[in-house]
Amino acid sequence: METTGIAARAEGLWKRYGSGEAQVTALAGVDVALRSAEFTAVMGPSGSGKSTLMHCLAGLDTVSAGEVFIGSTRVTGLRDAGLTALRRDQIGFVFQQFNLMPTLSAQENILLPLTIAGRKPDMAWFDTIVDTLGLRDRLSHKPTELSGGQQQRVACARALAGRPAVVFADEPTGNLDSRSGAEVLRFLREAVDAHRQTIVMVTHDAGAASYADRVVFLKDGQIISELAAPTADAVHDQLKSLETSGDGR
Ligand SMILES: Nc1ncnc2c1ncn2[C@@H]1O[C@H](COP(=O)(O)OP(=O)(O)OP(=O)(O)O)[C@@H](O)[C@H]1O
Repeated sequence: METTGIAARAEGLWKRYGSGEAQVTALAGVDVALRSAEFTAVMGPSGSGKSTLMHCLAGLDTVSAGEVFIGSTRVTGLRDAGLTALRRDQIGFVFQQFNLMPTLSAQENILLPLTIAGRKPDMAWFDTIVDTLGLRDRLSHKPTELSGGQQQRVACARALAGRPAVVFADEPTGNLDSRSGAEVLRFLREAVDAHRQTIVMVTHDAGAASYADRVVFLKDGQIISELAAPTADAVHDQLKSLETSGDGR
């Protein structure tokens, strides 16, 4: 496979949970390559394997078979210390529930991963992110003093502060009203367009997916289609056809 310009990839990825009669196949042979400086959305019905795929790509979960690479690093060959370093240095996360530290200010939350890693923050980049996200006058606030939208913008800033190879966002707009959600999505889009970040986002929302360059659709643990330059209507139609089609196997 041509790997230049690929930020993350999975080859023949299988993930099974449990054993015997209780075994669940969450991923059934996924091949996917996520290009650098692209915004990819992952969609599919509930239980289709979206979160599992993201967790395996990010080195948060072990795989049953197959390989995962972040850049040229073979994630599936790493032991605990290597995985910790990979997650710390090369990956950013944005979660549905924000997951900010309640006792820390917005600025401290944004810089926390770098502080923990003992890395010196690039303050010019920090300023760029903070200004793009409109957080300048909120930096000394604690999470409880911020709206949900502001908290998620802090979480986005935290994910990007170390300029990771890939940012994984799991339903980042799931807890936000549509206006705050749109602000977060516009920022993710800008991080890709203006700063060449690579973003992978799991979402159920066709409107959110339309901000991406590409949408991959999962069903029953397999990628069954994809859309480039998606519109919300095209994503919606594709989802409808996934839900009404048989399981295809
Ligand atoms: N830790 C686990 N133990 C056992 N089964 C699991 C575990 N995590 C996920 N699964 C199963 O794997 C399958 C895929 O789950 P996954 O959470 O990846 O789906 P999803 O597409 O993200 O779903 P949703 O949209 O509902 O969040 C499901 O059948 C789920 O029940």
